[in-house]
Amino acid sequence: MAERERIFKYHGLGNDFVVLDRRQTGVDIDAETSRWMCDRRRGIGADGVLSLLPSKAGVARMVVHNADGSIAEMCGNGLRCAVKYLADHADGRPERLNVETGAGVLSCVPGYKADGVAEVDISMGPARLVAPNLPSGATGQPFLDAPVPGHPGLRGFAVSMGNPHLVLLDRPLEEAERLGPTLEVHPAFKDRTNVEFVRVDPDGLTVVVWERGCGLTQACGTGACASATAAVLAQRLPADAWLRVTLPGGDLQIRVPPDLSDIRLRGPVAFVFEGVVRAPPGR
Ligand SMILES: N[C@H](CCC[C@H](N)C(=O)O)C(=O)O
Repeated sequence: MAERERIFKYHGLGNDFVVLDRRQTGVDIDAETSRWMCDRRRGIGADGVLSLLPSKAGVARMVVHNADGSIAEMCGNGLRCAVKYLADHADGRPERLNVETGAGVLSCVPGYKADGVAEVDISMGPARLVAPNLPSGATGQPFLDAPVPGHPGLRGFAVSMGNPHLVLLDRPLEEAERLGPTLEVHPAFKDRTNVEFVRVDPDGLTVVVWERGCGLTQACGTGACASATAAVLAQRLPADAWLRVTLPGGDLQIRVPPDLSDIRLRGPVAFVFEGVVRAPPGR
C-alpha cells in the first residue's frame, strides 16, 4: 500500500465500505490490508473494501474484499457505493455507468440529488439457481427448496448472484446469529456462502443476512436479490413487480423477472467521509 493514500467511506443502508481508486496504479490491496482497513478498532472500520481497478469493459473493475480478507465475486450495496464515488467524481453527470464485476459487466443508473448521487438502480444480471461453486445436488436438481443436508427441518434455495447465497424462507430472523456461522461453512458450498433468514410478508420480505466473511450486516444487496428470487420461485411473491425487501438497515427495492434473467436492485447510498491513510508499519 502507498505511503499515504486517499480513501473514501460510503454506506448502503449501513452496509459500509472503504473505496480505493486504484485505476492509475492497477495494484490491488492484499488480504492483510483489507482486514486492517475493516477493523473497527485498529483500522478505518467497514464491512469491506472496494478496490476500483482499470477495466477495458467498463468505467472500472470492482474487486470486493470482505472484512476477513476473503474476496467476493459481487456486492450489491458495494456496487451502489462504487457508482456513487465514480459518478460524483466524473465530468458532468453520467446517466449510466458500466462496472466490471465478478458477476459480469453490470449496468448502473445513478439517481442524482442536489448534493450528488443519492440512489442507484442496478441491473444485477441473472440469478442462477445453482451457485457456480455448488454441486447441483445428489439428484442433479438445483438446490431448490431442498432439505439442507445435515440440518433436519431446514429447507433452502441455493441462489447465486455471482456470489453464493443459501436462502431460508419462513425462518425466525433471530436464528441468523446462532445458525449463520455454521451454515456459512456448510460443506455443500466449497467457497462458503452468505445465509439469508427470510420472513415473507404480504407485500414484501423482511430479511436478516449472515454474510460470508463479514457476519451479521445491516444490509446485503445480493442477499436481498437472492431472497426475492427464492420468494418468486416459491410463488410467494409476484414476478415482474418491485418488491420491498426490509433489512435491519432499511429497505431495498428488488424486481425479479419470471426467467430470472436480470434482477434489478434499487436503493439509497450515502457518502460518509474522505480521508488520507498512512498504512501502519509493515504494509
Ligand atoms: N459478503 C459477501 C460480499 C458482500 C455482499 C453484500 N454486502 C452485498 O451488498 O451484496 C460475499 O462474500 O459474497
